[in-house]
Amino acid sequence: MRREGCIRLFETKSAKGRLLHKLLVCSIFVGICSILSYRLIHFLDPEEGTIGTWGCILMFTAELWFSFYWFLAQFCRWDMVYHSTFKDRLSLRYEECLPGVDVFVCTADPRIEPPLMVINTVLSVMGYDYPTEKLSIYLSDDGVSELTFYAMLEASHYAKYWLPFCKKFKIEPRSPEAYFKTRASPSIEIDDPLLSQEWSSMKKLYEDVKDRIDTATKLGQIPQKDPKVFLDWDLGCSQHDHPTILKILIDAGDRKAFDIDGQPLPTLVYLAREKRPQYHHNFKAGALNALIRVSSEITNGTIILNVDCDMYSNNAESVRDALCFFMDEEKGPDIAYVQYPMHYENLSKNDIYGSMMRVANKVELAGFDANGGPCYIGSGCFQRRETLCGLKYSKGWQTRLRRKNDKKERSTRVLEEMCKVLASWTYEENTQWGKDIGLKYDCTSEDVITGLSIQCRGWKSMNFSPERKAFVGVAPTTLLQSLVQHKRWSEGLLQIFFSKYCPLIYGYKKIPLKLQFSYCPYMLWALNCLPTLCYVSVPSLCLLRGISLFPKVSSPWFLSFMYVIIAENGYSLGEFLWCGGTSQGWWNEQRMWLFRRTTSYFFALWDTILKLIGLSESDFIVTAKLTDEDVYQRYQQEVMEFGTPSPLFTIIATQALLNLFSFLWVVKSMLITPQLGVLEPLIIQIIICFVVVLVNLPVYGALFFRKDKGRMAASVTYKSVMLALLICTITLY
Ligand SMILES: O=c1ccn([C@@H]2O[C@H](COP(=O)(O)OP(=O)(O)O[C@H]3O[C@H](CO)[C@@H](O)[C@H](O)[C@H]3O)[C@@H](O)[C@H]2O)c(=O)[nH]1
Ligand SMILES: [Mn+2]
Repeated sequence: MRREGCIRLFETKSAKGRLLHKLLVCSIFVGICSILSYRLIHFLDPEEGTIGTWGCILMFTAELWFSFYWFLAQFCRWDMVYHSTFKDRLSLRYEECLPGVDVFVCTADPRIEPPLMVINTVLSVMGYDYPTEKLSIYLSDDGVSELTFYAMLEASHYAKYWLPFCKKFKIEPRSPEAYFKTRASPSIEIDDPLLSQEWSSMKKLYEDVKDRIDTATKLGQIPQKDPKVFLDWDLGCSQHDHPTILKILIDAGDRKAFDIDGQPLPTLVYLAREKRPQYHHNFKAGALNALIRVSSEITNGTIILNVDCDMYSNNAESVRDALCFFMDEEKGPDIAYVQYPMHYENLSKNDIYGSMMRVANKVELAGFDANGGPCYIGSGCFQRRETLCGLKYSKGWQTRLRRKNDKKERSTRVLEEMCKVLASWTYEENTQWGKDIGLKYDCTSEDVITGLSIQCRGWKSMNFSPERKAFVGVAPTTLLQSLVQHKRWSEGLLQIFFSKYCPLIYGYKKIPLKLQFSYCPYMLWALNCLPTLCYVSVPSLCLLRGISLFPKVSSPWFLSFMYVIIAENGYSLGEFLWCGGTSQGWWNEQRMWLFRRTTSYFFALWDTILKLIGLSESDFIVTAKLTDEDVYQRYQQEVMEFGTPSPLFTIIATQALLNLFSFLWVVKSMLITPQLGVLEPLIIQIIICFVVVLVNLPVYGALFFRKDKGRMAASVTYKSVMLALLICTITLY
């Protein structure tokens, strides 16, 4: 027993080949310093007149910012660590006293988050390879939808068949939709006739469930509904005005809660917290806090897992993996949460909207981990209940993970009534909920700010990326959705930076300096908008007037610019390929960074300023998870979707046209007077302009050539052409 005590439940390895990385980083650093010194020396070069001087000042400011930002971005990739777990040791040592795990799934609107998708997520987590009497699933429905509730009822029946099937044949993934999609026919498993037999009946049962939910959705009404069960809805409730609805669909204490094999089922609870129009409901953070309280009465699991309704569990072992961290004798007591990276199932071949954030997942989270622990990114995160509720770290704190089930005998209905007050809107008044307890309010990036404050209370966190992806979700399928999502993220993050939770102030002396810095590039995403707008407009506009902003080819300074441009992009491409991406995928991501920086971040910055001076309020625009057939087809063919008129697209189109016009202007002047000497000092600008044009190729297609519905809206085309022409004319004359 004593020997066992010292064998670790997980191990940590540092990434290899970091020396090369560090050398490259140092060389780029030298290049950047040399660029900045060039600017300082040539700051007030009289050669180019006032416009040139202003151009140079703008370029210099942008370069200063990019250099600073580049420096910050090195912190989360300087060192990287990866972990592996030993689940067999966990079972050997602790199988009898595993802790209770409460899984929280959130949904907000049945029209954008279809009930069928929600119950697939629910079924996938019900299917965890974990003692069912210790596993409980809670769904928070901010949409108070009768349909979602009806789907949950269906799920609770279907689970009786589905869970034994999953466990008998050890199938993956355990979301029925995803499983039947990947296993289109059972014939692959010729060696197991039993599976083929049960596969068909399972599929049939699932198709029936699907049909019933589909019909109910279409008709907008529940078939054969039991008025007693749906009483709360029939009494009348609207999304923003209704009392708490709490339904324990499966109560593990109940004698009827068994699957067809006679095994107990996990507890399943549906909650729609109370909402009143006069009260701010704090979006997802509010929903999770209500769940924390309600679950503490019902099952009080020591570990909480939070997943979005669009992220199903793809790996039935995730709970056990996470417990290897929490229950490790040596390091376990320090760990507050275990974050899994997010993956997506609906990505196009080369991830046209750069949704996957490959590098963030594989490099930056691992870098955070090496610096003290990853940030909390919302979905796919296992937390200790106590730390989520504000517990401060203290050495020698004894983990209360191992405990026997101490459920009291209570009737389900009594329990429901008792817990309702916990989800009422008055409950939080004059309490620390949303401040020191639970998830933090007043920020649309509730996840990052909550994780940061947990770390600042002294806790560590872990990033774990198992071979088999743990969670798989749905990424936005149109450009606009993706840009709006990034606006929400970057705005929330910038807000944190400008609040008292700024990692550099709030984290001072509480978390390592390198961790404070690791947070910064994310929180400062939005500020990249101005320098980027500068870089995609000033050089090309100056081209029109023949004003040079960069050194000539023959100047030695030219080399520093070229070196930094080539090395930095080469490095970024290498990193992307190393993370398993394609070169086309990298190129797409560069385009998306350009679009995000010039639009999402720009509006995020603007709204943050309005909020800081009190002129605007936070809003959480839920990302749509449904797509029209033809839009989806274009997405899969990697044709960018513009379609709707939006100011975001006007900005994108205008900058694309500006660069195109400037480039054509240069080509024209070259054809008329082919004097290479005149062009020499303009080479870098021409390169920048040309690259921007290349990046924007899909935009020109959408503006002028495409005929499908996803092309640029006429009003946007009109506005952007006029704007670009106007700017060019003003510059020229
Ligand atoms: O009032 C609300 C709004 C949202 N949600 C839920 O929050 C989750 C995330 O919303 P979604 O629109 O899918 O946002 P994403 O941008 O995909 O989510 C990422 O970013 C969010 C913060 O911006 C995090 O909370 C998420 O965990 C993270 O996956 C979904 O399950 C929603 O149902 C609620 O429960 N109530
Ligand atoms: Mn989502």
